[in-house]
Amino acid sequence: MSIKMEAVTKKYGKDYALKNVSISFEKGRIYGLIGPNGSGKSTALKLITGLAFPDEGSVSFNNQTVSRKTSDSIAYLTELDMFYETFTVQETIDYVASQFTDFNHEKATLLLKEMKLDTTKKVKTLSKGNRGRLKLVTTLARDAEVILLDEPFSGLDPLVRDSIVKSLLRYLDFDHQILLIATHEINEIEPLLDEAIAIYYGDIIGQEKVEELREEQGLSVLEWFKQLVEKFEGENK
Ligand SMILES: Nc1ncnc2c1ncn2[C@@H]1O[C@H](COP(=O)(O)OP(=O)(O)OP(=O)(O)O)[C@@H](O)[C@H]1O
Repeated sequence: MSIKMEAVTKKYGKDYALKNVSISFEKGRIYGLIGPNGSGKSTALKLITGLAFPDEGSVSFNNQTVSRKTSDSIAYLTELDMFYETFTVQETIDYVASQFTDFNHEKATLLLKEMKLDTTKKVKTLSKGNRGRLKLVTTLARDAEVILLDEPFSGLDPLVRDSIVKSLLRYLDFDHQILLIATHEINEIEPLLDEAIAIYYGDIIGQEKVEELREEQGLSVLEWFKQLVEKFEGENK
């Protein structure tokens, strides 16, 4: 199982969100797509799910060009949630379960407990953090081949962030899934990552195995990212 972006360019009007981007993702690995706000992370995820299409280049999932149908095989946590305000937490779970054949009720029950969510509460009464937790439950409970998380920590306090990192490791099926996390919160996800991909205003400026970064170059992902940005800025003055 793999995802491939080949020479992908995506423009919004005259502005480039992605410029000639080529990256690929293999199963059993955890990738971090890291970059500042507006660098093209969400655009890359939308192209992978078939919710947007490239202007140039191609995106494929298991060697087939991505289409709207691809989103059935991908659990995608977006920045915005689309919950019905009047539903309870349980009704929300049941609704998501009815939409996806890969929804795993057992996982959902465990995750709900772990995230300490009261299933009888209405969505509209949830705090921002608990809404974020519910979003994670509905995404991680799917046995999808690919899990894409766009800024999964946004609005969550540091204690919850830690427990989310742990849940991610516990609920991931390392033999079969690809996990791709897009975020500007580099330090939070560093312990999880196999590979880091640095994106900077539409350009992929680096890709590295995190273990090699640490052991061979003695760098944290953040330090590596800062060096890449300096080099890139120097070369593109
Ligand atoms: N629907 C859209 N219409 C017009 N411009 C867009 C649209 N979506 C994204 N863009 C632009 O494309 C660029 C990349 O945006 P994108 O949301 O992919 O970045 P990001 O790295 O995910 O940022 P953030 O962390 O702030 O979500 C930005 O300049 C953004 O303004």
